[in-house]
Amino acid sequence: MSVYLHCLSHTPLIGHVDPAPAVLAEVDASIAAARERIARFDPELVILFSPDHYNGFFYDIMPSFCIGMAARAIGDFGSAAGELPVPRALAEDCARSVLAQGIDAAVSYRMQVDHGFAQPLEFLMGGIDRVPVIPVFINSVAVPLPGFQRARLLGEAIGRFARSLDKRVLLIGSGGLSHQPPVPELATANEHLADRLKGSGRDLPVEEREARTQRVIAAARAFVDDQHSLYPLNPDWDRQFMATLAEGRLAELDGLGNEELSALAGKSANEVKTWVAAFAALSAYGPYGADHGYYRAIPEWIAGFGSISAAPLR
Ligand SMILES: O=C(O)/C=C/c1cccc(O)c1O
Ligand SMILES: [Fe+2]
Repeated sequence: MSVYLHCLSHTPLIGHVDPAPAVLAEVDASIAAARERIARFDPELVILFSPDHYNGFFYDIMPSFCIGMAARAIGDFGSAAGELPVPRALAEDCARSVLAQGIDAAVSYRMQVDHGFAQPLEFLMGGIDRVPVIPVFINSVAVPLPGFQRARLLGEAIGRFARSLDKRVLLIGSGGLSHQPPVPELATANEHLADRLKGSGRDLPVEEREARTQRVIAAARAFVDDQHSLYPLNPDWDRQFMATLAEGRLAELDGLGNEELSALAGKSANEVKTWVAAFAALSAYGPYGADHGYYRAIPEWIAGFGSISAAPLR
């Protein structure tokens, strides 16, 4: 039984709108070092917590949490496409265990995932198909959202399940930190977009997919020129959040409401619940220590961009 954790911001803008070479080199070095540490750990199973951005989960039925029994990545923004190697029987055991522990996660036998899941697998594992992975969706975009406490309890339940396995388990949290890219919202959507958000966007026509991609790229370019063109990043909050997790003070976040978080750090900062769930899962193994923290606000990627590893204290 052993466990390792890595949490990493994701952004589909990498390779589309990049920061200065020195910043890129810094991020590359941090990710390469994390990848080496993970390779040394040699995980037998990945449990990956990620949000979705209206590519696989829609308002026809929007769960707060969903565990994938099988999953396929769509390859948005040039991220990897294809089947994820989900160990079905183990994923079923995981879902049974989580429900038995009082957390009502949905299950999907045909989960569709986007860059939120694919990017950390590519960056940290070298591809989406390298190691068996149980994908765990946390709704971080489509209001109403689950709160911090529920994300923590989900993580703890999954951690207790993982601890019961005789396997080296890598926990990954994908998303955040402060940011608010132009993700559509049902409240302000016109009829066509509302229909897409309710499920007809599952397989977007090529030209609509391209228009969506270009809209986000254009927003990133505008954000570099004027950091009030989108909701501002909040490096102070991001650093505080990373310290809160690193110091094992997860429950302190329980009292922070979703709208309060959005006001502090932008609506998509709700993606940080994937980090909370991953750290909570790690906490089920006992006290932990965090290390190799990296942070930089990167407007080119519309991201407070963070990366951190953690492992149980010996
Ligand atoms: O899917 C999209 O349209 C945009 C996603 C996005 C943009 C910027 C930062 C992120 O973390 C994203 O997920
Ligand atoms: Fe995201």
